[in-house]
Amino acid sequence: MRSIEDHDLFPSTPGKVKIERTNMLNRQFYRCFASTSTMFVWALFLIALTASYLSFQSFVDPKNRHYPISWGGLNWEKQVRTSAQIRESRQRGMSVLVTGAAGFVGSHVSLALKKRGDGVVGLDNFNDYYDPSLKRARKSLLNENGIFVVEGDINDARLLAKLFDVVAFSHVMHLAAQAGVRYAMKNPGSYIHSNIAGLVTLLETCKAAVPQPSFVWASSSSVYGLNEKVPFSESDQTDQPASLYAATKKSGEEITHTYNHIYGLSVTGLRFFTVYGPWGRPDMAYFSFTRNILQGKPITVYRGKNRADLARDFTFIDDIVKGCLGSLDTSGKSTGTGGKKRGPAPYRIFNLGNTSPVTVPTLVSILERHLKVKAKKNFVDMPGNGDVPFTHANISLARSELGYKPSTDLQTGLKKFVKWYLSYYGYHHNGKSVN
Ligand SMILES: O=C(O)[C@H]1O[C@H](OP(=O)(O)OP(=O)(O)OC[C@H]2O[C@@H](n3ccc(=O)[nH]c3=O)[C@H](O)[C@@H]2O)[C@H](O)[C@@H](O)[C@@H]1O
Repeated sequence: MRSIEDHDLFPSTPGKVKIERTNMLNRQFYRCFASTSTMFVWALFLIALTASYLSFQSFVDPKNRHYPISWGGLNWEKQVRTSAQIRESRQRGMSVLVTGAAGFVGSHVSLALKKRGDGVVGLDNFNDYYDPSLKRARKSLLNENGIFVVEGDINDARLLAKLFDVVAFSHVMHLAAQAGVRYAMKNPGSYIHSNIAGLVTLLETCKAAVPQPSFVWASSSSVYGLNEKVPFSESDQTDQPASLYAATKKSGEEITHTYNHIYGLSVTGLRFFTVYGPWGRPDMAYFSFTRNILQGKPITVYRGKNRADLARDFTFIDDIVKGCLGSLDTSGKSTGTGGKKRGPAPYRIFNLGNTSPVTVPTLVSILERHLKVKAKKNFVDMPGNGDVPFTHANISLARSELGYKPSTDLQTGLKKFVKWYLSYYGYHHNGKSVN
C-alpha cells in the first residue's frame, strides 16, 4: 500500500529540500492535481493522435484534403467552356487542360495552342516557390489571349472532376510540378506533394474521365542522374538519380506507365533539358546570373571534379514548345473507358534537348556580351546537392517521331531572353542604363 512516504517514489536530488506532506489537505490537493495533470496529458495525447491520423488520411486520400473553393458557379463554368472551345476553322483541333499554365513552359505552350486554334484551359496553384507576381503577369498575358486560368491545385480531386464535368478534354498537358534540382534538399515535401501525390490525383481523374484524354507530361533530363554514357538516350539506364527531384520525375515515369498498362491511358513523357528563354524561371542559373550581373552582385559558378566546367544541353523555350505540340499531335488515343482498359495504348518517352551542350562559364560570357556588363565570378566546387556534371540529349527519337528539330543556339536564345528581361524589369539596374 502506498503511504505518505510515497514521495520516495519521486527521485530527489541530494541537497534539495523534500516537500513535507503531513497535511491531509495538501495531500489531497496533490493527488487531485496529479490526476488532473494526468488527464490533461492524456487529452493532449489523444488530440495529437487524432491530428496525426487526420493529416495522414489527407496525405493518402486527397479527397479528404480541404482546398479553399475559389472556383465553381455558372459564370466560372462558362469561362471554362469558352476557353476550351476549338476555333471553328481549325481542323481536328483539341481541347487541352494545361496544368502549370502560369509557369514558364506552361504559359508558352498554352499560348501556342491557342494561337493555332485549339481550346485551352489553364490550371495553376500560383505557389510562391518563386515570385508569384511573374506568374500573375503570365496569367494576364494568357487572359488577354482568351485563355482562362483556373486557380487551384492538382491535388484537389474535386476541382479536377469538376473541370472534366464541364469539358471533355481530349488532351492533358501536365506541366505543373515542383521544379528545381537543389531546392529538394530544403523542401523535400513539396516534391512529393506536386510530383507524386499531385500526379496520381490527376491520373486518377484522367483514368476515370469519359472519354479518357491523352496525357502528355514533363519529365526531366535529371532522370539520367549519374549516367555517363553520352549523349543520353531514352533507352539508357535511369536508375541512379542524383537528387530527390530527379527521383520524383523518374517515379512519375513509372507511375504513368502503370496507368497506361492498367487503364489504357495514352502517355507521353518529355525529358526536358534545362529549358531557358523569355518569361523564364527566376530560380534558374541563366536568370539569376542576369539579375546579379545587372545589380553588380557576384555570381557563383560551380565546377566539377578536377575543376572541370559543368555543362548543360540548354534548350530554348520555342523549341520545347514545338516538341510539346508535336507530342500532343502524335499522342494517339487512350483506350480505356469507365476506368477499364479496352486495348493497348501508346506509352512514349522522348528527350527534348538541344543536343549541343555548353559550359556554364560560356553561358556567363554570352550573358556578359548581351548585357554589356562584366560578371563578378566566384568559382566554387560543385556542392553535393543533387547537381550533375553535364547533360547531353540524343534527340533522334523525337526527331523521327515528333518531327522535333531544335533551331535556336544558346547565343541567339539568350539574346531573346535578355531583350525580354530588360523590357520586363526595366533598363535601369545598379544605377546604369543598359541597352
Ligand atoms: O534539365 C532539367 O531536367 C532541369 O533543368 C534545370 O536544372 P539545371 O540544369 O540544374 O539548371 P540550373 O539550375 O539553371 O543550372 C544550370 C547550371 O548552372 C550551374 N549553376 C547553378 C546555379 C548557380 O548558382 N551556379 C551554377 O554554376 C548548375 O550547376 C548547372 O550546371 C531545371 O532547374 C530543372 O527544373 C530541370 O528539370
